[in-house]
Amino acid sequence: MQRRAPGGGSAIAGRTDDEPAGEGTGRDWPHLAPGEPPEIQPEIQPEIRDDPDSEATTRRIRQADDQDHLNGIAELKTILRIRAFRRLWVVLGLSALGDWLGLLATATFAADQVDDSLAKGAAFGSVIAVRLLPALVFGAIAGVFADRFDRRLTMAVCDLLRFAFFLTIPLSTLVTDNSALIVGWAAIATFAIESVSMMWTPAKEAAVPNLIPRARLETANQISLATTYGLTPVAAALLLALLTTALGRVDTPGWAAPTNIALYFNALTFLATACTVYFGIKEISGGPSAQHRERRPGLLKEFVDGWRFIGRTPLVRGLVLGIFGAFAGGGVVIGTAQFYARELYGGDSTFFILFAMLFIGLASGIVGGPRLIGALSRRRWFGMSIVLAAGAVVFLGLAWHLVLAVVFTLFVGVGAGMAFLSGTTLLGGEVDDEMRGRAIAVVQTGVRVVLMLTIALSSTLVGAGGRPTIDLGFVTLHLSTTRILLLVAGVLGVIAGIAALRQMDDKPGVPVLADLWGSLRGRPLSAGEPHATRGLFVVFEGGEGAGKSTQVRLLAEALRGSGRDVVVTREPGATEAGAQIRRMLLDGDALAPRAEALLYAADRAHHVATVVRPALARGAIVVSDRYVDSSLAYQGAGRTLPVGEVAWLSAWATGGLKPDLTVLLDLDPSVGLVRAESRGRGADRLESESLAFHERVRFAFLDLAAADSARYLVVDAERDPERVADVVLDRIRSLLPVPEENRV
Ligand SMILES: Nc1ncnc2c1ncn2[C@@H]1O[C@H](COP(=O)(O)OP(=O)(O)OP(=O)(O)O)[C@@H](O)[C@H]1O
Ligand SMILES: Cc1cn([C@H]2C[C@H](O)[C@@H](COP(=O)(O)O)O2)c(=O)[nH]c1=O
Repeated sequence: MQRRAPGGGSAIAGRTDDEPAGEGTGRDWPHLAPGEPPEIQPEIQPEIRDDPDSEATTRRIRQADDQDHLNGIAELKTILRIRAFRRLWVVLGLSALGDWLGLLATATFAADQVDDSLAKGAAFGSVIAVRLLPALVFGAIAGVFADRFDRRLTMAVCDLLRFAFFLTIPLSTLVTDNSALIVGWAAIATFAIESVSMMWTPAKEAAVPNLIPRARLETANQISLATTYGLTPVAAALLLALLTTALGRVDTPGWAAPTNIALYFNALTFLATACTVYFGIKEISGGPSAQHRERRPGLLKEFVDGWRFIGRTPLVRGLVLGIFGAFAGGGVVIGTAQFYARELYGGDSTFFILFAMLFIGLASGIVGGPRLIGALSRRRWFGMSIVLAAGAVVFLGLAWHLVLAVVFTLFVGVGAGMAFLSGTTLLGGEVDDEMRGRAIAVVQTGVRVVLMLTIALSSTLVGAGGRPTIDLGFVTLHLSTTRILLLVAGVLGVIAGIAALRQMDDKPGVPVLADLWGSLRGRPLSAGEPHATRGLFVVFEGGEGAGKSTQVRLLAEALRGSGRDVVVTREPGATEAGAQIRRMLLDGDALAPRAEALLYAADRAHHVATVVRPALARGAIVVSDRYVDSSLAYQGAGRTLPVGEVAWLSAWATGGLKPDLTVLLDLDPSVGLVRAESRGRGADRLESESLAFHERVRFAFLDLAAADSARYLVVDAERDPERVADVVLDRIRSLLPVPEENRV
């Protein structure tokens, strides 16, 4: 039952705070899950049916695959054709290259300044640790900058600052040869650079959705993530290796040492990005929040508002919860990986294999995820991905062989990659521009903190816990702290994933697994059309001359007699458009079965939208002479069209609206056709069908009633009309008044 969200502002684009995009109706059709499209069957023409083993079929499948592949590339081309995004992508590439190069070069640079191996390790490690610190200090306010100030200016200034700070690191060797001072300055500069990056990233992330159409956001994120975590780290490592090899061979002065050159180059990448952003991507300055900047509240208020928004918006709360849960799981996997490798009786190589699998999985999830799940709701995909990653962590805790561990690690990566992509896309696409920077900053900061804490905590716990044994007298149990931690982390992750799914679900009432299965096969279930109903929907069904019109009239009279608001209607032909369709169907030339099915569905769609739903919404009792079951029985069983397809067509036409009660007047068609004839109106196109046709129709009605007996009342229509009317009225009375839980 759809409930409208209370009024009040929300930053979710186009939605109110807790209003889902659509809800299951509770009146959906029994044959299909709500909105489920059926398998579309080809017309039965055996001679041209596919032989699954034939060469032609294989060729066609390959061609279809190639076509899909081309579509992926075409999608990339389409996005890169957008000038602003193309330029931003170049900026992102350069900036990420600078970041990775900076990380490697600064750490190597610091280690190069000292001699003994212990000091080298400490210098290397402290530079890395210093990179994580700014998240704690500046992370929380970084988003306010992205939302408050012109994003183009923020990005350009940040890049200029990064350029300057990076430059100072190698230049410091020209000023002093005191290695403690040089390493100290490298650490300070790194801290400053990271702090500045904390402002740059939310500004950039928040700007992307304003530069491209929403439908392309996911592909844009795929490109960004592949560039940041795939292309540029490899390019940075190669570049550094190249510089070290090339310059290592010649006698270079200290200022031109390979790491120094890498740092100069790195500084220049930021100068280039500053210029490109400021002069080349003016579009970043636009966007909705630009208009609101003048009347912004104070910095502190904006900061508090950001947190409030996250706390009270189910989507963002679910996203934050899920992303943190996923990263906590990832942190535990990383923190315990060395020990876990030993559990599997492996050494460093096992550790590296698992590490590589995690990243291969991550990349596969990001690159292949969207194609795999097709049109599945992105909110659902996000929650499911977390459950997949966390579930794989649980299995990792139970795996006893390296091969199993490799497979589960791959799944952890795939799940995490898909969660990362869907989470980023949802944040970009569904959070309003005004709040986007802050939401992104919270996630950016939170994941770093969660990652640091869980890595540190889990490695400490595993190190301290070792392999305790429990002596039960008759048996001694050897426990593993590593495995226990993995199991706990996995279970908590699954809980976080399910919680996220619940918080954000945009298809309540639609079964999650059936939806996933449908999506994997290219046919996701659509959410039922929301409808607010206080009334009662009663439908009479049955063959020709069963007495439907008579009973509709008697029921309406009885209900009106007790003061009820009753709307009597019928299919086909209750509306003006419906009357024209009825003439085409029953009085016109013969129609192809599919055309006939479509016309009945068209009449139904208009009827439901303009007559039935409005009446139900105002609380009336709607009594209809025929509805969807007639299509299933006549076009499905009678015309032998695939019933699933006909059901889907009707479910689509009605938006899933289902009667509260269907009264089936069951009658032998030979009796009913005589009764119908006795009315002296002449037989219409359907009535003129063979007895066998009408028998198929009768048994189809009975089958439908048997499949969902709670919603049907089957009455023997040979009984006299008043008796039939009493039975019907008794049942309707039991449904009145409309139970409280059906009210909106
Ligand atoms: N229980 C009954 N016993 C005998 N005759 C009946 C009974 N109910 C209705 N009739 C008569 O049968 C004829 C057909 O009834 P009615 O028009 O109500 O059927 P229907 O199901 O609406 O038919 P159709 O689907 O063809 O429109 C009418 O002449 C009606 O008076
Ligand atoms: C709704 C619906 C109806 N039909 C057929 C059944 C009857 O033969 C006519 C309607 O005539 P009636 O006198 O109003 O009962 O149409 C069908 O084939 N499919 C349908 O969906």
